[in-house]
Amino acid sequence: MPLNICEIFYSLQGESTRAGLACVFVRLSGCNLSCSWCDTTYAATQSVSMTLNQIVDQVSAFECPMVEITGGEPLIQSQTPALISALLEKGFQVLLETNGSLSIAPVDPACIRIMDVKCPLSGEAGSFLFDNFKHMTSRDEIKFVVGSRQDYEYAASIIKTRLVSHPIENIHICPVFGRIELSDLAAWILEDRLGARLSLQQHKIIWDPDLRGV
Ligand SMILES: C[S@@+](CC[C@H](N)C(=O)[O-])C[C@H]1O[C@@H](n2cnc3c(N)ncnc32)[C@H](O)[C@@H]1O
Ligand SMILES: Nc1nc2[nH]cc(C(=O)O)c2c(=O)[nH]1
Ligand code: SF4
Ligand SMILES: [Mg+2]
Repeated sequence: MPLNICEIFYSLQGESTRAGLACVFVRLSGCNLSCSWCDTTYAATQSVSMTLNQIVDQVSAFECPMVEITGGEPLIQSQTPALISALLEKGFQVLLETNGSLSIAPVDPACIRIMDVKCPLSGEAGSFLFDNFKHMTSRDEIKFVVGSRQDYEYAASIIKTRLVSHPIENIHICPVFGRIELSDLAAWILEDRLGARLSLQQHKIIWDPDLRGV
């Protein structure tokens, strides 16, 4: 079964703990959510059909050890876990960016699963499947994309209540790009001793913020 692919490109990883490292991105088409500030709305419409082997070959051609599966929402396509397993089998370090609204259980835990818990300003708060916390390993990562004080308080309350009993080492507080004063966000994290890191989208600082990287 083929997959619907929006784009495959090579750039510096702009997000998560691997930010700054070279990475190949496989952006899958289509999404089940509609975040108000989404920077990748073109993934809803831009699509070519590719077989698993074609994708693996195209990724391999970049000669880069790290690959991220993103979208759109990768987990709406049933073949995504098979693509991840095929890339792991080839020896790639594989990252998955998901909105966490669908189960991560079918995804090999050798893949680093980065789950984004949507906050109120996105218009999609409540979409996160909290059952996914049960499947997380300590290598997986959680992010909250925050555009207001209300978003921050929403994130902080989930971190202090639902995340305390889970072995997650990397929790990211990410500003909605250009929407919130970074020094405010930094001060709130410090004040609350939140144990989360402030994560900026590096590619939007390095390159044109309307693009996805190089
Ligand atoms: C384009 S999404 C694709 C993966 C998945 N659909 C998700 O939302 O996690 C990748 C990441 O970019 C983040 N993102 C999208 N638009 C953004 C913006 N304007 N500012 C900051 N982060 C943004 C999303 O929240 C998500 O964490
Ligand atoms: N450079 C770069 N790094 C990224 N990390 C996560 C991205 C995404 O859109 O999921 C992304 C992206 O679009 N570009
Ligand atoms: S879930 Fe991800 S791709 Fe879908 S609309 Fe939200 S940010 Fe964009
Ligand atoms: Mg992006």
